[in-house]
Amino acid sequence: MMPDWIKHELGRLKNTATWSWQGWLTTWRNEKSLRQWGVVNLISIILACLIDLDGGERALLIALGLLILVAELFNTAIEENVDYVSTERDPRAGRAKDAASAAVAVTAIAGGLAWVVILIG
Ligand SMILES: Nc1ncnc2c1ncn2[C@@H]1O[C@H](COP(=O)(O)OP(=O)(O)OP(=O)(O)O)[C@@H](O)[C@H]1O
Repeated sequence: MMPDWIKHELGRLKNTATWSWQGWLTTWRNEKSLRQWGVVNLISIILACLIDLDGGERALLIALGLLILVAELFNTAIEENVDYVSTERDPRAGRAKDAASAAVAVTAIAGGLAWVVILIG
């Protein structure tokens, strides 16, 4: 017989997994930029597997690619929140959205730089 606390924790884990999957699916359907970065990731993962790289290089390229998707998810979360709080124009709302957008750009630059350094070096 499974203890109650384990049942409780498993239930929480199942909810968290369900909500995360829901968040991924909704963002994928609504955000073109997430789909575009998804395609870039697919190409990057295929190339990283085909080109002769060592395990560490492959892991770095794949992890940085996935981090762009993470940044894109946070970017969407922030945009949705700003628009939920108010649709009025306010410099703080603009700065929040721009900072979130910059996070995606910086992560993408990190991934691009890693590819350049690994291919050149
Ligand atoms: N509430 C706001 N107040 C001030 N500036 C904003 C606000 N919302 C968005 N901006 C500015 O506009 C940029 C684009 O934001 P966003 O992609 O949400 O588009 P939008 O201007 O809200 O219009 P739409 O949603 O129709 O594309 C932001 O990066 C920010 O600089």
